[in-house]
Amino acid sequence: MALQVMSLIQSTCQKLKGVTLNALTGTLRKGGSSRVLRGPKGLPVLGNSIELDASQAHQLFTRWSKQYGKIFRLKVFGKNVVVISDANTLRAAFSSGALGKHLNDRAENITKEVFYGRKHMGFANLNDQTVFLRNVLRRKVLHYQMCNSIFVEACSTTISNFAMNLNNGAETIDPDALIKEFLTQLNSTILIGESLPDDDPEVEALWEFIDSLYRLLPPSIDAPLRAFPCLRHLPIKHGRYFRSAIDARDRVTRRYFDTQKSTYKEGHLRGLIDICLRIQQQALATSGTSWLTDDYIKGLMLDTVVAGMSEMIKSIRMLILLMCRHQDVQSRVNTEIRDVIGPVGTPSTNHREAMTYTQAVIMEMLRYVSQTPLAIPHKCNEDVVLDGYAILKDTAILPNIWGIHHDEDVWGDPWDFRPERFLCAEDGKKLLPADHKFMKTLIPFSVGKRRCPGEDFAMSRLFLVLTSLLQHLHFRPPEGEEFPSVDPRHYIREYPYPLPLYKCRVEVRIDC
Ligand code: HEM
Repeated sequence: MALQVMSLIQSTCQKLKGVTLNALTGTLRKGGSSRVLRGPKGLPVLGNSIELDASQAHQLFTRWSKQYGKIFRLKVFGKNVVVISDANTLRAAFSSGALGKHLNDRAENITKEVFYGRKHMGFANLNDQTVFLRNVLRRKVLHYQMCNSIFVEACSTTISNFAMNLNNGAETIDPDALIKEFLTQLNSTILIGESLPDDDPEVEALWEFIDSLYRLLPPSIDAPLRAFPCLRHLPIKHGRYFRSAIDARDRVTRRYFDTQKSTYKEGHLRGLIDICLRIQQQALATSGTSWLTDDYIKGLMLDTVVAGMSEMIKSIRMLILLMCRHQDVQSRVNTEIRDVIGPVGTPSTNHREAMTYTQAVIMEMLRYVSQTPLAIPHKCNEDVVLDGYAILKDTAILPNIWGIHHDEDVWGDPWDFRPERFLCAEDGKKLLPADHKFMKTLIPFSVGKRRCPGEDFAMSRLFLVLTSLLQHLHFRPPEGEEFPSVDPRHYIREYPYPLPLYKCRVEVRIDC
């Protein structure tokens, strides 16, 4: 995500009209209606780019926000960037109304070519099509998926098979292999309504697509590929990366979209692709035309793959790492599993309400780790005034989720992993009410019109994965091997390892 941020910062203000931020604020100040944004001094042309390290930008921005305020500005190669480190200001900026209309676009990048000329959601501007796609994904696909039991069954089978194959019931493993198996099944279920058999030749295609897309995002790859399209065909790194993203995209498309389309039957909806095909067919039948072309359906399918799987793998990897380091938390989740689900019951979303500590663990992981520290950058499409500050058209707006989640004034002890902070002090059993300052400041999915459409789905799936894992398995650090710190300040958030990779020891629980 940090690389996306750098890439988008670089590309965001290409159409600057030569008006500087100071000039604009000067004009507005004459009318007495705006304040001047503060920010670090930069060098001519380079701006603040020399100080910026893509993998640690969120930490630098958090230090700068203490010095220059919760909204401050910087410049990167002549382009304006505004960083917002306050949840309420972000809500005001990204929600409905005039500001929401102007602060919810995205800067263009090379993924435009991969997503059929921006026919998708994630890196496209906010318009009628993206709003429609969001609603389809959230209301018609993910909501329905949360109610079906295919993933619950897939979780339980995967873990039982895994546990049976452990040597003597204990082993040091790379958890990524297990997590990827879960998530491949999860995503296949969303797209086509069924899991893929283990021997399906395209089982790895989804991960290859994610990897190849992320490789395109660093500015050093993105900028030359856009400036010199001929590079896309050359036998150099840039060309190879570009072609492998297109190749992986086409494999995913053939395996999922083409097979669904060729077997589509009216009235038999298997997953996201069928749901979109039905909307398309109905429009064609009534008006003879539909803007929801096959390219848009493929674009939405690829959005789900990239945004959903890449975020979920980070969350589950971090939950297991935290369980290894915090054995006390693991055993408290386990007690809750034993009391509410029992040793042989199948975890389901119906258990969530009674398992508030487990829910608090997931919320605290999302706060503590802040896996998308700067979300996906937004772009301002008009000169606006936010909180009294003038913001120029084409400025990149970065939500500093990391800074908001680690603000000492709000959290007191932000560097401690303490799930119980989300429980009411009186009985330690209920979750805090929605209007508590912690609840309003916890924004791992961002806020407003571009807020993650997968939020409810992700929270329910993380609950299922965590409870299914801990019901059967006990995780510990490996014996005599290096094990990474859990302190998120030490992570290098750079592709291909945006969060630490590790091996851990896993044992089958004797009580299961
Ligand atoms: C723990 C898991 C997840 C986290 C922390 C997360 C976080 C985020 C964040 C911070 C954004 C950017 C919002 C903004 O631009 O202001 C986002 C966007 C998005 N997420 Fe998630 N997400 C997660 C899981 C998922 C899942 C499971 C799906 C789908 C199945 C999903 C689909 C999307 C899509 C399509 C977007 C782009 C929305 C748009 O551009 O309007 N995410 N997510």
